[in-house]
Amino acid sequence: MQTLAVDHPLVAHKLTTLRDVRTDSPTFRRLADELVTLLAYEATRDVRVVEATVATPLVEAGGVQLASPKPLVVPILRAGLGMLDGMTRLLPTAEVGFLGMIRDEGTLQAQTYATRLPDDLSGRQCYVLDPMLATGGTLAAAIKLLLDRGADHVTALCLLAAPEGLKYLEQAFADTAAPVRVVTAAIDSHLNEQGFIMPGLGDAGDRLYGVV
Ligand SMILES: O=P(O)(O)OC[C@H]1O[C@H](OP(=O)(O)OP(=O)(O)O)[C@H](O)[C@@H]1O
Ligand SMILES: O=c1cc[nH]c(=O)[nH]1
Ligand SMILES: [Mg+2]
Repeated sequence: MQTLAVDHPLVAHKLTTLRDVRTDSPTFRRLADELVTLLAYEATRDVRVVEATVATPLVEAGGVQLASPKPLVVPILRAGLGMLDGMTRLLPTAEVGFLGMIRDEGTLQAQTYATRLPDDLSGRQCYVLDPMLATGGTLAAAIKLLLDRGADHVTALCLLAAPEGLKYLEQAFADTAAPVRVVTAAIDSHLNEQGFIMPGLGDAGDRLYGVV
């Protein structure tokens, strides 16, 4: 598995305000949206394209266009929905599928409560959106589901990742033929006893959707 922590002063600046407990929900949503667009630029660096030609007003020009089948973007409800607009701003022609998953805050086990994805993902590049990679249980289950349906390339975009979660994913996908990548705005210090990312930003879903 490949991990990329995007090293950019604008990412660091926006992330600092996102972490701030005084940042209200509307500002949190806007910053999350802006951060995802910056991460998406890096995350889509290997999106497949094919050669194409267009007629300019003067002459024919060579270029590229997105290859077929088109990429699939999968936000993990609820918090991942806050990343969807930022991602589709860069990939407006992508198909969007949905996964609803919730982590039991006692056992820290992830449960899937909604799945709306194409059955056959053969040859598809998939981009999973979830702001928080904590124990890694949620993302591992989501990535496994996509690989089981035939996805041949999965990139997860996260705002924050914990070292424990990255290690868990590395072990879970050590032997998969399909490349698995994580692109994050930062790798934090550790998980606390409740499984929260430290220093983190708190509960991303609650902060996005005003439950505070
Ligand atoms: O890496 P893990 O330990 O599995 O934890 C991370 C998950 O927890 C949060 O979602 P939550 O279950 O709170 O659901 P929500 O999106 O509805 O807030 C977060 O958005 C991830 O999906
Ligand atoms: O720190 C964390 C861990 C899981 N989910 C969150 O929203 N925040
Ligand atoms: Mg939550």
